[in-house]
Formats: sequence, structure tokens, C-alpha cells
Amino acid sequence: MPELVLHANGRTWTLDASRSYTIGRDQQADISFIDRRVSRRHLMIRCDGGTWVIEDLGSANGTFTEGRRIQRIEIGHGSIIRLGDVSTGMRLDFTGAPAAVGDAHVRADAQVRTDAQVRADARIRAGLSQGESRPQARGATARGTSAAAAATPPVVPGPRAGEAPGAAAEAAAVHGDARDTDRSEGSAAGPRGAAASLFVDRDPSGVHRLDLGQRLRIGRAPENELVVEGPYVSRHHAEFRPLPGGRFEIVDLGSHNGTYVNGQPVHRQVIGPYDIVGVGHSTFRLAGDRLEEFVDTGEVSFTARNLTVTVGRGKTILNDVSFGVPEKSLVAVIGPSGSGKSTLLRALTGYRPADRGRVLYDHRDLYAQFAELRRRIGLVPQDDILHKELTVDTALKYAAKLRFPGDTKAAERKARIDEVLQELKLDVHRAKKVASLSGGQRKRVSVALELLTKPSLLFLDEPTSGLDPGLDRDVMKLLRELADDGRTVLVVTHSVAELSLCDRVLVMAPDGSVAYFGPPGEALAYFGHESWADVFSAFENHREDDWGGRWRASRQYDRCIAEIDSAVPPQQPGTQATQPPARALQSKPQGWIGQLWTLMRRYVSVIASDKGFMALMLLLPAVLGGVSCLIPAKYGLAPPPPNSGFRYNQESGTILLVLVVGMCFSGAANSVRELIKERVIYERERATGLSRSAYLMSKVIVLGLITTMQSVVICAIGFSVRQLPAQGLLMPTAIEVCVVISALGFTTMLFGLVISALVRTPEKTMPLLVMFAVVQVVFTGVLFKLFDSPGIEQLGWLMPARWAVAGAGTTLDLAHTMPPWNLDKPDELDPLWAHTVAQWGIDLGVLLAIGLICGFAVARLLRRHEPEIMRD
Ligand SMILES: Nc1ncnc2c1ncn2[C@@H]1O[C@H](COP(=O)(O)OP(=O)(O)OP(=O)(O)O)[C@@H](O)[C@H]1O
Repeated sequence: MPELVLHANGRTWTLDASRSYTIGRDQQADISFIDRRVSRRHLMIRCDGGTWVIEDLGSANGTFTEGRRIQRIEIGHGSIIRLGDVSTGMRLDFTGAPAAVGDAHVRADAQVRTDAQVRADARIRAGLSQGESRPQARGATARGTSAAAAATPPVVPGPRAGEAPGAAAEAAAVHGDARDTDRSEGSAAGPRGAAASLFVDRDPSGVHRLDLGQRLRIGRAPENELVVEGPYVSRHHAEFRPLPGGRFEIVDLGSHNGTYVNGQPVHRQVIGPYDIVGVGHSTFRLAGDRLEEFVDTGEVSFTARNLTVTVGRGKTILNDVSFGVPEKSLVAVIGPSGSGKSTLLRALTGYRPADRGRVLYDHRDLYAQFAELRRRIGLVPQDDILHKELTVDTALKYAAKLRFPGDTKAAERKARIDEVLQELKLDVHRAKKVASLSGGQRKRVSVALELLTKPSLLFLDEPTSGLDPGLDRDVMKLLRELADDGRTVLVVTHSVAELSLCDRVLVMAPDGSVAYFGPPGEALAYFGHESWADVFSAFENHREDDWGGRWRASRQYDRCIAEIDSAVPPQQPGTQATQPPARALQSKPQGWIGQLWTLMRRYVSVIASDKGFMALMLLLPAVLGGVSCLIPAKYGLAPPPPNSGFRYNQESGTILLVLVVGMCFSGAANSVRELIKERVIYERERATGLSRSAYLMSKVIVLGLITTMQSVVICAIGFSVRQLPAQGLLMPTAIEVCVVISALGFTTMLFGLVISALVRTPEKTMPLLVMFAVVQVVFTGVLFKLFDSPGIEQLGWLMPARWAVAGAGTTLDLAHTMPPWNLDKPDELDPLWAHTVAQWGIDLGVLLAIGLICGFAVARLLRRHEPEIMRD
């Protein structure tokens, strides 16, 4: 029987003569086209007595060939059929089947077999019926010589996540029971249907042979059977292992960035014939005894459909936004302030998924498969995502270390940094500090950072804000070049001067809906204005107009929707956007320790490069310790000697108060700006896999060490001119008090981090810091009696200064050194100051416990500043 090959919509199917095929818009048709002119069951193709025929199944808009409508016609090599319209309808091209799969498709040891044999074997091994067919790649090309590299394997229709079981069963019945069996065994938990909900056909970038009984290891290292390049691939990443019955499973070999099946991370998973295995920027699909590889080189389509975001009590801030972007496009998003541009960006990048609607990355559901696909997305926020104190080279070095797999060699990272700097013409600036660069250059460096991991999609939030028109043009030209080099670039901008460089412009209306999407050259004509200033004035003056409705009624909208329809299958109205569980996003490029070490080194580099900050860090404790020395106190911190004629030493309490408050201020001041100043960096790095706890711990360790050093300086200077009691409770007095002061510094440093994580702008940190220090003065317990004062006493328990003075007070026996609050009742002493080892331990323990609580609070507060999808 002759095989026939159908080409349509950029895809190819090899039709098997032993069965018939229905074609239509229905997802359950054997071959499904999403085009409104195509009927749900439009036509049937079958082989009748050795001749292929097409029969129209009573379609509404008809089937056409050679300018006339037909009911039934014989077809063969060279036939052209149109569905829905005689001249512009969906075009079907037919050719004869290809003769054989060339040797180039398989490894050198592969047997030369005909394509038909290969497919037949594939069906048998995969448990498919002989009549089963699926989209066939258009002539596989040898690995590395692919003309058009592909991102996504062909996938076939199947039951979608959330689809009724009945519908799923029905779909399975149409497509063959065997496939359904495969699915149940070889499925990754999660939205499998999202991976397999539409027809897409691509040329594989490479085809590899899977030998029976042989393992096939994938990784970056040359010794793997299948070498896969890429910034997210570990040296030994994953392995296809044979199972009885000719099946295979994929096993993750402890890779840093994870192995995915249908977008969900897996450790071990039996693979069905329709499963998509993701490793770095490559995806694989089993085709019988062959493994097809699809490398994402950046040429991907990107589609948003019906994105809607609602906040508060149902206020819609993004209103049913749909648009589709072809490969290698530069798209500008413009609109009046508050029209939802940033909201849209967050929805498109998965930072804050839309409440309704879908985002498709090369036909894959971004939200459902975010765990895998997030690595293909680069985002350059409005604020710089680099530490300004570092040189360009150093900043990129740390960024690469955090984002690349832990087993990447320094030379590999350096090579990639060199490559990116060259591409963005930044090599001459690599030794300069980021802070010394111009605004445009800084933006380039941020783009360079994002390009390190070779994203296919690049999003930029107002990259030209604050730049003069010349730099604005430079940045837009750069984005144009990036798109031309094989990426899709979407830029939110306020500037309309360089829109002509873009392929498409998305204009947002004041109510968060789309006012226009299409070529920038046609936009002004669409609005009926001569300048963008007029368009924006119209938005301002007619905010209540139905801009979205006008857009939906336009013929440009029909064109836009037709483009989207060809890429996106319809979704049930009202369907909620799917999100992966946060735990699915937990794979990290480096281990926790690796991240911590890199973060600590980067933090130390940042501090070390800021000489002014370093000087202040030393000066502050020196001044505070020195100030305490100015207090006149004949007996220092010790009780007066018995023969001195004095019973008490009031000044000892005053000296301790100054030391304690100084340390409170110093500790909190160290940390109070540390989180807020790099919040944007944290948010971005968190989205790329940074561990929250490693980040927090890096701050705690570095700042903890600095604070401890400061407390030693304060104590050393403060005690240098003072008398101290001869012996402490457990150790020499000076050391014992210094331990408590250090603990106080540590706890207040953590309290400073709480403030830093709490505020929205750095300016708010200072008033809060001052307030904190003053409150601590009041609650030291030295100025007035705190114990036996209901309410105040309990409030004091929350204050680090209260416990620090108490801890030092137990060592110094402050209760007996300072005069009692009531001279008539000399035995009425502060219980927290009791001169015992146990009380010292309790005071120190509570002080540290407050610090610990602050640490947990910071972790919790940090969560608020993370991409919503990363919160666990
Ligand atoms: N979490 C939220 N809760 C309530 N309202 C919000 C929230 N986020 C955004 N909005 C509101 O939604 C609207 C759109 O905000 P968005 O920041 O997306 O606009 P924009 O077009 O980016 O504005 P601009 O150009 O000024 O940056 C604004 O009115 C904003 O106040």
C-alpha cells in the first residue's frame, strides 16, 4: 500500500494506508487544526483500493481543490487541498512517502533500514497498533547539522489535565488504547496533558539509536554516549535505561538542574512514546528504538491567551490579554501608566501567574511546566541586577557560578562570560566597576548577565527609562540584534521613539486590556491619530472608553487571533491557569553549601570593594567604645572596695547602658539596608533557583562575623580604662561580658535584617533604626525599675537590651553593685540580674532565642519578595 505524506501548517504527517484519518478542529480528530474555518469533523482521508481519497464530512465552509468545492476526490503526490475557503483556507499538501531514513539520522553503527521499517518496529516496541499513526518528523537531520533546530518534540493530542475521564477515555479510544496504557505507566505526575495537548511537528536536531539492553547516558562530559551542551546540563546528567519488554526509563544522575518529563522534575520515570524528556535546553522523545533530540536554540514562538489578573476584591488589572509572537521577534509593550504593563510582564514570565488564561512557550504551557521552562527565560528588571560595587567581570563571575551547574569548570564559565561580553561589545569595560558605567552600559551588563544561560525568551522592563534619546536608541538596537540572532525579545517601554525597530507593538489600554497588537507602522492609523502623544492623550481623556472592545471588533484583531489560533488549542472558558507546586521548582544549579559559599564570597567582595563602608564598620565600634570611656566612674564596672566608704557604684550601670545601646545600634545598623538594597537581585536570583535559606545564611554569617568583631572592639576599648570584678561566673569577667555583648550584636543584627526585609524603600530603614535604638535604651533596666511592673516588665522581655544588660549584670553582680531602686527594701533585686551561672545562661539563651525568632521572621518576610511561583 502506498504511504502518503501530508504537509500542513508547517507540520508533516506520514499517513498509513491501513487506516483512515479524520481531519477537523476537534481535538479528538486524528489530525487537528485550530482554525475557525475548519469544521470540527471536516473531512476524512483513507486509502480505497490502493488509491488515496478525501471525503468531505459535511463541513460548513467546504473543501476545495483547483478552485472548486468538492465532496470526494482522489489525491496523490502533488495534490493541494484547501479547507474552509477556496483561496485562503487551510492548505493541505500531499506528497509521496520518503524512501528511507538516511544513515546520517542515526549513529554510525546503525543499521540502514527503511523509514517504514523503523516506524513499524517503533509501533511494535511502543505497543501501538499497526494502524496507529502520529506526526512524523520532516526528514530527521544529523545531530549538529540541523538547519532549523527545534525546541519541542512533536506531540499528539491526548486527555488534558482536568479533562473529564470520559473525554479522556474517548480521546484514547480514537487514538488507540495502547497509547493510553503507555501513559498510565510512563507518566510523570502533573499536567501531562499540558505537554500533549496539541499537534506540533518539528525536525529533530538529532536522532540517536537506543540499543536493546544498553544504557544511554546524557551529559556535558565527552565520555557520555550522548553529549548535550548547555549551561544547565551537568557532566553526567541522566541516563536512559532499558527495561524488560523493550521499554526505557529515564533516571536522573543527581544533576544540578534536574531532569524533566513533560515539564515535571523526575528522579526515575518510565518513558512512554509521547513523553517529553527535558535535559537543559534539549528535549527528547522516544520513537521506537530511536531517541529524537530537539535542541532549543532560541527560535521559539510565544503566545499569551486570555490572560486575566484580578486583585483585591475582584479588581481586574489585566483584562483578557491575548497575543502571539513569532520566532525571532522584537515586541514592545507600551501603554499609559497603570495600564498593567508590569503586571503583564509578571504574568508572562511566571513571576505572578495570571489567574486565568495561558502562556505557551513554543506550544508548551509555561505555568504547568515552569519548573523546566523557567530556565529558558531571561528577565532584565527595571533596576540593575548586579552589585554596583563589583567590576563587570567579577559580577558576571559570581552570577555564572550561581546559575551554572556546580560541576561547571571555572574555564567553562569564563569562556561563556567572554562570549557574552564580546557579543554585547562590553569587553573593554570588563574591568570597570558597574557603578562607573553609563546607564546604557549598565543595562547592557544586566542583559549580558541574563544571556549567560542562553535564554530563548528575553523580557525587559523599561530598559531605557532614565536614558537620553541616543542611549535609548542604542539599547533598542541591541534588542533588535538579540532578536535577529535567534531569540524572542519582549520589552516594556515608555519610549515610543524607536518603535519602528520592533516587529510588533502591544498597546495596553488604561483598563488593562489590549488596545492594539500588530506592526508598529499600522498602529497610529488604527488609532486614527498622527502621533503617539495624541494616542496617549486619548487614553487619558477617555479612560472609560471600551478600548478592548474596539480592538476585538477590528479586522486587525481577527488577524491576530487567527495567528494565535494556529498555535494555541482552545481552552475551556473560565479555566484557571495551572501552576506547578513550589516544590517542583526546588532543583538548584548548585548544592546548598555551594550556593552559600558563593554568596558569602560575593558578599565579602562587595563589602571589601566599598572602602567607605569598611571604614565605618571599624569607626563605629571604636567611637562607641571610646564614648563609654568618657563617663567618669572611679570604680569602673566593679563594686567599690569595702574600705572606700561607698556602698554602691551607680556609674557601673551607666557604662553598661552605653556599651549595650552602642552595640544594639551597631548591630542593627550593619544589616538594616542589606536586604532592601539588593531586593531586585534577590528576586531575580530566586527565580533562577537560589535557595532562600542559603541567601539568608550568607548574610547571617558574614554580618555575624563583622558584628562579633565590632563587639570585641567595643568591649576592648570600653573595658581598657575600667576596673572590672576580679572573677566572672565561668570565665574572666571581660570575656564573659564580651560574650553577652557579642550575642547582643548578633541578635540586633538579625533584628536589623527584619527591618530590612519589612520595608519597601531604603529610606524607611533609618527612622526604624533610630526608633529601635531608643526603645532599647528605655528597656535596659538601668534607667528605672522594670521588674514587678506589670505590663512594662513583660514588654521588656521582648527587648534584646533587657537580656543583654541582665546577662552582663549577672557577671558584674550589678544587682548589688548598683544601688537598689528602693533603699528601704535593699533585698528587692532584679531577678534577671541574679549573680548565678544559671541566670547567666538563661539571659544569654533568651537573647539568642530572640535572635533566632528574628531569623525565622526574616525568612518569612523574604518570601514576600519572591516570585509568587517560587514561594513554598
Ligand atoms: N497587588 C496589587 N494590588 C492592587 N492593585 C495593584 C496591584 N498590583 C498592581 N496594581 C494596580 O494595577 C494597575 C496596573 O499596575 P502595573 O504596575 O502593572 O501598571 P504599569 O502599566 O506597569 O504602570 P507603570 O507604567 O506606571 O509602571 C495599577 O493601577 C496598579 O496600581
